[in-house]
Amino acid sequence: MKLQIEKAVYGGAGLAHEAAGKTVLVPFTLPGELIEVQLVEQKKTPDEASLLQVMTPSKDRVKPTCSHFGECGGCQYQHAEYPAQVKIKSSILQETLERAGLMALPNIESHIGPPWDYRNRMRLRIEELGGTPRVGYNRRGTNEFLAIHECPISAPILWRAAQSLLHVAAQTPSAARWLTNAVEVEFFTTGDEKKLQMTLFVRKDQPGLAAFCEHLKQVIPELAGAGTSLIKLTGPQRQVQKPHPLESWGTTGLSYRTADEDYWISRGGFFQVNRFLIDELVRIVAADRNGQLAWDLYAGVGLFSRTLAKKFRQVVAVEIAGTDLINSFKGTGKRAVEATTVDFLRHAVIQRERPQLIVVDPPRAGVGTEVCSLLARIAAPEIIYVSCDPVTLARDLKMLVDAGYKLEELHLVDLFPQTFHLETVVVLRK
Ligand SMILES: C[S@@+](CC[C@H](N)C(=O)[O-])C[C@H]1O[C@@H](n2cnc3c(N)ncnc32)[C@H](O)[C@@H]1O
Repeated sequence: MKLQIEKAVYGGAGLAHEAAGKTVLVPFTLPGELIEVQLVEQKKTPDEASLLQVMTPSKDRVKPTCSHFGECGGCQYQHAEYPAQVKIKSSILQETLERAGLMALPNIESHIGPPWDYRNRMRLRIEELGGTPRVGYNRRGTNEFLAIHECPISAPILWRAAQSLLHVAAQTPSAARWLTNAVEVEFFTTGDEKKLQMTLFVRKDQPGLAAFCEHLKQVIPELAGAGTSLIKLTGPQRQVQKPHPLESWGTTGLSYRTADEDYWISRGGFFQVNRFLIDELVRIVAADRNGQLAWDLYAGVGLFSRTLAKKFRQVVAVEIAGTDLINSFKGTGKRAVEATTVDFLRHAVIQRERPQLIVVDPPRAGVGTEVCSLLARIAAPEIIYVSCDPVTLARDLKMLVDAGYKLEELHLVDLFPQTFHLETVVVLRK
């Protein structure tokens, strides 16, 4: 079947209509392209088709950099030159917000960094193929293992660490036992690639992590700390049950220098993944603001709180997993609260607290109805919403706009080049 791609949609595919008018989604295509496809999935709505041939390519089409592109589940846009990827994300953001009923939007300002080598974190599966341990990702759209030999969106040290792991296991039987027992491995590096943390997710407890890590450190001297975590994968979807930390070697986290501050991130803790754009994100959210009181909700290790604390008399940082935050965000004018945002806000409404600025940076699910209605009651003059999901963002913004907020600024911060993921910063004012 021949189709013409009309637009790109969230998730990475191109959208077209077949002759009878039905909508079809085709991955790895670009707006305007004339293509030939084969329908693969008619049970889903809309139908999905696989690309057979591009008859008229877009001027934005380029040869993908990574040899695994198309097979690997990680990237969706390597076939588009980088400026076109940003344009696509911008139009998807605009359309998603308008579809939620948000009109007269401010212009979307895009912020970009280097589109390769940017990830500071890499999580790989470990499987034996033909008796040899390999590392890899999920094959696109499946839970099948795809062995890889490169990942050009990740900081080079991360792939070097993965290779070192395989190399050490190939050299010594005791090290090989570690990989037989391991299901996944995660590496996390500082922005300058000088320090590295490793977590091995294992099927069962196994002694001797220290000896294994000393061995590994000879090959990858940046390794500063490591730990094992017991993991259980259940069902055909490989659902991960909550990992249970076991042994530890070296440091328990990394000190990460960014935005003129040093942040301590414990092994496995959240930190923004794009090492080139963290400073810019902090600048957009926090750097140009000042006043008496600001709240940083969903604060992580206090990425925005620290910069806000230089300009506001008091900053309250709220985080559900708050150990690192509580340990580091203290002193005059700084208060760290380990709580859910909703609990914190319920209490604040009773206390009639009203900051000048509220920053929210929730996980993909967004803040949701109750948090929006509590924010509306508190009625801070300025809210900054940092989002990694345009659909939940649009839903939440609609509630805030209906409560009297105006969308003043829209920033697309492209933290995830080559992928469909979309980071947005929205400034709302009363
Ligand atoms: C997208 S991260 C943002 C972290 C931080 N603002 C940063 O940029 O580094 C979301 C954070 O919200 C925390 N979190 C998740 N659910 C929460 C909740 N209900 N209440 C408060 N924090 C929550 C997570 O632990 C995570 O640290």
